[in-house]
Amino acid sequence: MPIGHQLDATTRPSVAVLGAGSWGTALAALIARHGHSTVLWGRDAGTISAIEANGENPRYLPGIPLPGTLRATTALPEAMADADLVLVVVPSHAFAETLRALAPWREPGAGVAWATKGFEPGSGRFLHEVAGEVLGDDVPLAVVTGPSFAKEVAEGLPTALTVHSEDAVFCQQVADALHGPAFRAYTGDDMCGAELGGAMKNVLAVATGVADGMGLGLNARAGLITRGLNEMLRLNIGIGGRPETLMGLAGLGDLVLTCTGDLSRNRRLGLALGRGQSIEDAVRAIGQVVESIQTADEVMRLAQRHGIELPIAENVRDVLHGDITPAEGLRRLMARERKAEYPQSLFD
Ligand SMILES: NC(=O)C1=CN([C@@H]2O[C@H](COP(=O)(O)OP(=O)(O)OC[C@H]3O[C@@H](n4cnc5c(N)ncnc54)[C@H](OP(=O)(O)O)[C@@H]3O)[C@@H](O)[C@H]2O)C=CC1
Ligand SMILES: O=C(CO)COP(=O)(O)O
Repeated sequence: MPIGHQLDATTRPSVAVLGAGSWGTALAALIARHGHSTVLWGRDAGTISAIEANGENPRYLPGIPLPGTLRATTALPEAMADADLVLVVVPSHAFAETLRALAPWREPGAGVAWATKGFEPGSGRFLHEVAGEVLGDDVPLAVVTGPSFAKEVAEGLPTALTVHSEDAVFCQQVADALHGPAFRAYTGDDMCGAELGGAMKNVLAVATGVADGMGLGLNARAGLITRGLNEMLRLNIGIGGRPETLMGLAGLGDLVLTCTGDLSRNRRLGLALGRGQSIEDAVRAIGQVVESIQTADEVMRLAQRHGIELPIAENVRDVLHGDITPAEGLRRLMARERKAEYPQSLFD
């Protein structure tokens, strides 16, 4: 039963969640707990059979019980059959290929949302641009983003995030599927700003992680978060996003969470680099996706295209490439010219 635009408010859409990592599993569990018929698709047969047999994702969310109503499969056509709403939760490097794979199986009228954070690697395109091209203009699209560690959502801890779409009806349908006793889902219509915030906070989390790993103190951390927010706001204005989006859950909210919470893989990468570990060892130890590694390049390309200076993001990119050490990054940031905090208002 496709959602279309006539869905009865009492009807719960069937949901296919594509991507059985930590975030896809947590969101599928959340939606299943809300009474939606929910199927989780993943490519790894071992993980999927463990979810089916034991109600647990032992690789990505060990020890957290999943609802018995959640079904899991490695067969994409099976996951997509009868899905009114599709939620893509694969890493950004797999986003386009997953959309191409799902397209032939999408029920007519079913909208596609994603909780992936980042840009298309290589092209630097926003994910809504990729989705529009692969799926066509008629498919309702939405982005789900905000401060939300998968483990806490899977454990049922209170969380708030935001859904942005140009299609107000679909936006509300996605928010309704997520909204529940321990989960607030807000809505908005600024896909550019929402995607930029979710992508860029990962880069800035590396910066605060590096500073904390080097033992630079709490003042440095607060300074980086605040000037990092400023970088997000300036780039967002450059691309035509709205400032309030970045002052909300998609920007400031996620920035604070990821820059301060040790559950963040991007922050943990920064911590390791600040302590002198190699990027290869750090990524191996984390063992999950660390989006900042690709996103730092794409953020800097975007900034250069729009002629916007992003000193913190630039230093993160250079540290991730091994072009400078964290100590050199610190020296470069501290040696920047003295200037007004706000040479011009961001909100005019
Ligand atoms: N974890 C979190 O708290 C949050 C994550 N996000 C975002 O969600 C997205 C997914 O991250 P997350 O779930 O955390 O990542 P994880 O590292 O936990 O899991 C990644 C998942 O993606 C799968 N995968 C990798 N490549 C492909 C591919 N080519 N085709 C299909 N599946 C693939 C992996 O499969 P396999 O195991 O077989 O490799 C695995 O199931 C990221 O963009 C992340 O930034 C957003 C908010 C919160
Ligand atoms: O996006 C996240 C929280 O909102 C997860 O952050 P990490 O990818 O850094 O773990």
